[in-house]
Amino acid sequence: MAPEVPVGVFNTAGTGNKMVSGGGYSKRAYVTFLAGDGDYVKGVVGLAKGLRKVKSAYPLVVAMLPDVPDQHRQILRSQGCIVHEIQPIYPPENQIQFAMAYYVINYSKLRIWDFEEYSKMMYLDADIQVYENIDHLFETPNGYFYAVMDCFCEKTWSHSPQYKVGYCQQCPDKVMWPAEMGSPPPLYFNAGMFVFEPSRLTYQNLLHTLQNTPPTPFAEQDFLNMFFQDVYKPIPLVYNLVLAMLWRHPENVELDKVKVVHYCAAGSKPWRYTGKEVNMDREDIKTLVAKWWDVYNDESLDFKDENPASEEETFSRPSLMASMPEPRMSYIPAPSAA
Ligand SMILES: O=c1ccn([C@@H]2O[C@H](COP(=O)(O)OP(=O)(O)O)[C@@H](O)[C@H]2O)c(=O)[nH]1
Ligand SMILES: OC[C@H]1O[C@H](O[C@@H]2[C@@H](O)[C@H](O)[C@@H](O)[C@H](O)[C@@H]2O)[C@H](O)[C@@H](O)[C@H]1O
Ligand SMILES: [Mn+2]
Repeated sequence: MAPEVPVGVFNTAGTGNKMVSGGGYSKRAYVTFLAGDGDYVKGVVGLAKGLRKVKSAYPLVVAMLPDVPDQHRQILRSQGCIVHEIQPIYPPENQIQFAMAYYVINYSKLRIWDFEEYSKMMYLDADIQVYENIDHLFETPNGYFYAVMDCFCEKTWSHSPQYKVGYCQQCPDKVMWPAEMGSPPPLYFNAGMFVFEPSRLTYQNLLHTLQNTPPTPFAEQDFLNMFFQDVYKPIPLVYNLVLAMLWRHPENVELDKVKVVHYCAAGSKPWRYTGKEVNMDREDIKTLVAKWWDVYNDESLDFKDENPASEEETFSRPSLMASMPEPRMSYIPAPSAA
């Protein structure tokens, strides 16, 4: 079992960018990833406003692919986001069937390890919302990769040996890992939220290793779990509630203690929620989706620029948001597998 994170870390308030020896500041930031011209931009706006609501001391950087339209960039800048252009990263040519076709573009997340102007960052998917201040996670000891353990019980895992034998790391004693299959799989994290240290050397190792690693169904999530296996430290589920935990492992969830919600279950993306998919008619899901919209629609949480841009550069938000085309399903066409 990976060594636990010192409990003290979870009880301290965020202290802002820290003075380091030599008088410099070690810069910290949250970072998310945005691809395509679809509606994930609403997720990023919601995340920016959520971090403001919990009074985070750190900015939100958006690692953005070239296919994000200018209008979306303007919206995110007007919400105080720091836009960081990145180029796509594709895995080696493959025949793999990703769990979701669009996962292939998620390898581009790996560019964030090249953001060396930051000493420590916290990655958050755009379908994540932060409901309580988690700045204290930046105080975790360096040299490790912090993330919340995932669950193997959803159909998206049906390709895996864990799913086939009914094993899940969330309840390792319920269905024991069969002895004849060797030791149980190493602890596995959900890659929608993690605390890491950008490093050019790690970045180069990641890209080099990626080109020699056959892709697997959970794309960059599988790859990151393999790459950081020896330094991965599980952190409590309150920091990334993968929604499926509500119906797969309710005994592990104390919803009123959850700080971060990850809207990753099928049909749970708040900005396209219909309530029609399996489990989406649950009262707790309806409450969490409404909670996301409360933050997204709260104009008091809009970014107020202390140094207001000159009149002609200032966009009135309603006109920008109102002019956004109706959201379309935003999938990045996967490169031909052939
Ligand atoms: O069309 C897309 C699909 C994904 N993403 C980004 O990639 C992340 C991972 O995808 P997603 O959250 O849908 O995966 P899940 O956690 O639901 O498996 C998203 O949160 C976004 O930050 C994006 O920007 N545009
Ligand atoms: O590209 C692979 C993605 O894999 C992960 O999502 C999965 C995973 O959590 C499964 O366990 C769930 O069953 C599934 O619903 C969910 O979509 C990350 O959230 C996402 O950021 C990204 O890395
Ligand atoms: Mn996600």
